[in-house]
Amino acid sequence: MQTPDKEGRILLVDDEPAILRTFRYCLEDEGYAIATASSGDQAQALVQGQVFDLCFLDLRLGADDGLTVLSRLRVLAPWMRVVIVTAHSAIDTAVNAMQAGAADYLVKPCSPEQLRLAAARQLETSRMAARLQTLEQETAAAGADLDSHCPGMRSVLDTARQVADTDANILILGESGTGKGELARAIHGWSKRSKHDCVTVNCPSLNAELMESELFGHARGAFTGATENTLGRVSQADGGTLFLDEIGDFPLALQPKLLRFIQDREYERVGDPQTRHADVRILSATNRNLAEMAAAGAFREDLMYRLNVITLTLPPLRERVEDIPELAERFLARFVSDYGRPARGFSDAALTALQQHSWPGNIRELRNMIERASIICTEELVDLTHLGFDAPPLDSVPRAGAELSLEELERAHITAVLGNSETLDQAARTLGIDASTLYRKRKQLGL
Ligand SMILES: Nc1ncnc2c1ncn2[C@@H]1O[C@H](COP(=O)(O)OP(=O)(O)OP(=O)(O)O)[C@@H](O)[C@H]1O
Repeated sequence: MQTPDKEGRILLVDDEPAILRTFRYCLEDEGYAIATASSGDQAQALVQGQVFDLCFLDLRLGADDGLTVLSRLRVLAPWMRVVIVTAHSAIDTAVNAMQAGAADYLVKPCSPEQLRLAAARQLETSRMAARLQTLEQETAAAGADLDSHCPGMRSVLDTARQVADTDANILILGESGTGKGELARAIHGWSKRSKHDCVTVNCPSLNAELMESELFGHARGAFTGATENTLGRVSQADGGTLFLDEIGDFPLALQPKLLRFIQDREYERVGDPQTRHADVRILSATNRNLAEMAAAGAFREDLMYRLNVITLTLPPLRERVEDIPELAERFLARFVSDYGRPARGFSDAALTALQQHSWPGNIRELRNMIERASIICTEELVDLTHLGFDAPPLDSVPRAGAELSLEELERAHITAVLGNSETLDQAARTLGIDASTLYRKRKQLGL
């Protein structure tokens, strides 16, 4: 199968060579990559070896029962949309096929225009579904404008723009909450890969086994609970960018497989020996010191050198004091509009306090603080009280039973436990929650 432009990979399954030929010519003219099969077994073999976005399946396939072929294909490639091709006299079967997971049906004989339209419609739907996941991640961070008045930040942005269009792997460093994720998405947006997806994988949220399946996909039956084949994030990012967030927490046991993928762009799904290929640019980010981790044997050195072909280090917010007023104003405008609240700006005292704060949680902390302030402020100007600056010092030890909200108590307790723990796993154990819940809470609370 040729892949002229990756806009759509289509499988045609029919036992009539003349139909296969006509369909192929018509769809190839549109620029799609086409493969053909004249039996259920052939179709199954092709689907096991390659990723298709769409299949036109004739239900009358000689000896093969079309509905059985359909259900086998659905298990092998649940992401692939299937359009049934049927004779007028067999519409009932087409309806059964729709119930069994087919996306649509075409009645034979059909015109080239009907075929083109059906293909375009299905591929558009499948592109929309793939983008939805990416957009969900982006919505949470919508509106980020990376421009800066701080020379250090501007030089990072200049370098990022220069290297965005190369395929060089980039490691983004910086304290938690400095905007590493935002920068990664911006680099993808500035690159020639931007019409494909930027797929994010949060490394600390999964153990080695689950991460392997999440990244590389798995075959049905590969482990208990693997009821159907999955593509994996690497395949989803084909043509685009894979962003490995918090790479310092990537499971050590799985690092050789990631290294091989980065070197050769080749991998196998869990439980499936077939070697696959994906054209993916790798961006990664961490607030940990990978060199120290490598020296201590907690991170593979060879992997580190593959990831950090270019390193970009984001300055902490306390070194970007000149950016604080604009960031704060932007967050305020966004949240008062979201929540329908009256605040329109900051008092002078509030602005000064914002610029003097040390921001251990960086932009995430600023964002959370302004969100809270925008909700509780019933006046036109946000003042010190709304920001919590004249409340008891943040570092005084809050007690159970004190005048504190549950969230404040939770924040204080998690902060203290994190401070007393050697590792995130140890902190999660002390708190009695799993590591992925702790990971989410840290983000949510801006820790
Ligand atoms: N320039 C910006 N403008 C607006 N919002 C921003 C900007 N930079 C970062 N943010 C917001 O700050 C928060 C933290 O950003 P992000 O998740 O990119 O940081 P991070 O450095 O990747 O954090 P972590 O290390 O914890 O993963 C997000 O809500 C993000 O939308």
